[in-house]
Amino acid sequence: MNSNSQHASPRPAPIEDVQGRTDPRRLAINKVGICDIRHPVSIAQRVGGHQSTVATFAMYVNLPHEFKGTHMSRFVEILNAHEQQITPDSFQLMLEEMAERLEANNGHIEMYFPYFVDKYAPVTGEKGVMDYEVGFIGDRVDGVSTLYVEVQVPVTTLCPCSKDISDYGAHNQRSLVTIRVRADAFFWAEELIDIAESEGSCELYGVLKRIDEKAVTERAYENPKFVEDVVRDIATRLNDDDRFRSYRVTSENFESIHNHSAYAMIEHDKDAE
Ligand SMILES: Nc1nc2c(ncn2[C@@H]2O[C@H](COP(=O)(O)OP(=O)(O)OP(=O)(O)O)[C@@H](O)[C@H]2O)c(=O)[nH]1
Repeated sequence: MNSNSQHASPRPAPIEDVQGRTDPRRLAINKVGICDIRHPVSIAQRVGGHQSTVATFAMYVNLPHEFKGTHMSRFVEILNAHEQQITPDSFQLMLEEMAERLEANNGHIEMYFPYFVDKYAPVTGEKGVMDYEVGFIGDRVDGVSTLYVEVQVPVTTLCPCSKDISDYGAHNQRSLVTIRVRADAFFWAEELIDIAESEGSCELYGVLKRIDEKAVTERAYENPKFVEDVVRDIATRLNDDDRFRSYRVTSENFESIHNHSAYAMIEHDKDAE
């Protein structure tokens, strides 16, 4: 007779499912879940291969009024169950699984991660690296999932007014352009980064030698842009590409002559036209 059967430990008392209790307040919750959870991910690159990085996730579902709490461990279980290679398809699957596992009608997942792209200085071709913040955002409402991709791209802007009214020079600054799109066909996040960088006064680089610095200084001066110009020129590019069905473009110029920023935003949904 084996030793186990002689000293069988007492079965633990069942633990109450507190989250499963009913709640009397008749208040439904729009979003409940987990946020600020970091997880390793692997992202396909336009240049080929995959890039390993770390994403910060937020995962929410709605909670009907009758339930006391959601089952938070299930969010983490879903995240852990997925291979680290996150694609739009696997992201959509995570969204569907979350609604199913949490028995919710609506769900929202967002993941933001630093994404690194090799960049070559404009004259010397010196190789540098630029980091961008990229986001995958998913909404699921009554069984329909909508996915968005967002890029946050720093650029240089040089003020057209300052240039035109001054005998020499023009105030210029770093700006942060944010583009969020919904698309109905495949695209690379790098394409959105390219659009943002080409519609500032000049793009940024990781490494610049003096001859490169001369080139970017003169390029910005020759290409002045208000904050309004940046969002209008990017919106024009997105309007011309049928893959992008809706977008929101913002630019925040960290003005070098004020202790405040200039800001502009354009949003448009082609399918609501
Ligand atoms: N709903 C809710 N859960 C919380 C809160 N604070 C902690 N928790 C979580 O409650 C979790 C455990 O609840 P469940 O996820 O339902 O765990 P479980 O019941 O053993 O798992 P299931 O059988 O899948 O429901 C822990 O992982 C805690 O993180 C809170 O404020 N609200």
